[in-house]
Amino acid sequence: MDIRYSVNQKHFKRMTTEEVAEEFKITNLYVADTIQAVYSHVDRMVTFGCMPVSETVPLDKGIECMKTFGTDYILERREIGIFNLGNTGTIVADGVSYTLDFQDCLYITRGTKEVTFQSADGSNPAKFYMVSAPAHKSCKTTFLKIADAKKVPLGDQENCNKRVINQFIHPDVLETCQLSMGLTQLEPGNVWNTMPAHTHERRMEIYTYFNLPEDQAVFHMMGEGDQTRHLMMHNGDAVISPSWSIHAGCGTCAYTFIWAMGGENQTFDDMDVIPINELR
Ligand SMILES: O=C[C@H](O)[C@@H](O)CC(=O)C(=O)O
Ligand SMILES: [Zn+2]
Repeated sequence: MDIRYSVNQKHFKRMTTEEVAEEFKITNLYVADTIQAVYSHVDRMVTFGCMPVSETVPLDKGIECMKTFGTDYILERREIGIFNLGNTGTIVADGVSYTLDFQDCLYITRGTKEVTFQSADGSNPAKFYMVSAPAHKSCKTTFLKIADAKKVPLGDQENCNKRVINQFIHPDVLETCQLSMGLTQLEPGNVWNTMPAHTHERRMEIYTYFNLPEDQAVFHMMGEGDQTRHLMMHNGDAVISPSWSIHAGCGTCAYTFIWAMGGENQTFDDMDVIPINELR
């Protein structure tokens, strides 16, 4: 398991590009018939990727569950949110089968023993992107299409940030323990997300960028508002944002990203917005 012990904002000021990437960036999540996983000690959030090609892949494939989580199965004390960022695939959760098309979402409750992934067509595989958080009780496993998400349109063309925040795993849509997740779609010709930038001291956040052509990139801004740095993100990369860090991006073209949050509360608007003229 790739384990990330969290550096703090004081260390962050002196880190090189490579060190920032090693600490916060997550790459190569989709390797045929494997489970890729990164365990972050920031709020104990775990990011997983699975691209089933010729096998039915279980969530715990290659993971020493007792050693990593101290439990008999991964979701014994955890909940998980899953988005399909590839072609059609199936998830079976304790015997119940869910077919996910591109950008569909499945929330799976704590207490689910067996979770497996399969592609409808191995030559055009599904790509399951997942974030898991510790959970204290069971909620309802729920399948969500983009039409079920709460829509929050934001930004405008003049500021190159016209976009729609689709809140899938959010208290207004379904109950979870601490996880919230959604998908933000930029309109063509728009490149900025989350500007003015914000932090939320009470939650951490993980982004993954996709719908990004191979020859394009997103400059992902992080750090305290008066100590910003950037990481270069390519299609399918993810990035961990501790509570002290801004998380905003500017693409060389439009893109989509999935955000996931965990921590003290689920109050989406509990943000400390940093005025653009105060960024350094
Ligand atoms: O705390 C909220 C998260 O940073 C994202 O939902 C922000 C976002 O999708 C956007 O502004 O485009
Ligand atoms: Zn945020």
